[in-house]
Amino acid sequence: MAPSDSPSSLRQVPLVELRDVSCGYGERVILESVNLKLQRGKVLALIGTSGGGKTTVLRLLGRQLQPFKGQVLFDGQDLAPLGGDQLYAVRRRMGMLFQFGALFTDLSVFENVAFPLREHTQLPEAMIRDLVLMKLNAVGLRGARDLMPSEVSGGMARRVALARAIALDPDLVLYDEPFAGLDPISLGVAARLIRDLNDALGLTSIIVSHDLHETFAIADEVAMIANGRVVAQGTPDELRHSEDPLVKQFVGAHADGPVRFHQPAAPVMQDFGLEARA
Ligand SMILES: Nc1ncnc2c1ncn2[C@@H]1O[C@H](COP(=O)(O)OP(=O)(O)OP(=O)(O)O)[C@@H](O)[C@H]1O
Repeated sequence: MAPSDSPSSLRQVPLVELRDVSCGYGERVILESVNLKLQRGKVLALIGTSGGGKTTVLRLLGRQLQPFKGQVLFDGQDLAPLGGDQLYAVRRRMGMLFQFGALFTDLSVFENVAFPLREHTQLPEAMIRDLVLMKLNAVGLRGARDLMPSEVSGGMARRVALARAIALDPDLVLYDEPFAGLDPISLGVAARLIRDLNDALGLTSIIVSHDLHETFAIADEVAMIANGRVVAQGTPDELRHSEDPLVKQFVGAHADGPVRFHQPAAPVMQDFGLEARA
């Protein structure tokens, strides 16, 4: 085995890497020259202004979107040339939890979690049952297996969605606004669960969220995306103490700063027709 192929050096390959990626929709450029690396076992929070391109990063990773330029690598493998079976195999290694969890309303809690196992594997029923109950147990909802989604609370539904996202034992879990609409207690529980599952199951997680308090509490690293670029990346503490005006405005939740509260507009006096009268 060549030295560069040794298992220890292979472990150094980031699970996720964006190399100088530019991308967008149609002609419109959303992300420009973005570089990002995430090592296995870590929890990365993607934060930033609305419409800045956080969800777009998740779409690149799931290869729902191809970059105009640069490379998106998963476990060292460039996603761009993958087709058919190879892409399917890579996607199987990713779990996704999108806003509000979106459970199948006509399937029970059990069947919601069983769904990816039935879709992607040929496992016998007894094994599916054990795997589903293990995942439900991990999120504290083994006892809710027979309930329908309409019978569980928003916080519970999010936990069912989490169990479903990890049903296939993914390497990477992508969370898009996993806390949206949750009360502070459920939000804290969901955040803690994401961290605990990440560590207990050896996952790697990327969370897009506007809930800075909760994400900073569980993330190893935070990347802030604004104006199509990663403007800051570091530990939660590093971002909290950043002197960068944009990071300070965002993390400190100040209305005004480099991101203006007011859209550029004509002077107030002019808009209200007060100039002539003054
Ligand atoms: N399918 C699409 N077609 C065209 N434009 C899109 C599409 N999806 C997103 N956009 C645009 O790309 C930009 C980035 O969107 P994205 O959803 O990645 O932002 P975000 O940072 O996740 O925002 P938010 O925090 O509000 O969810 C936005 O201006 C959005 O309008």
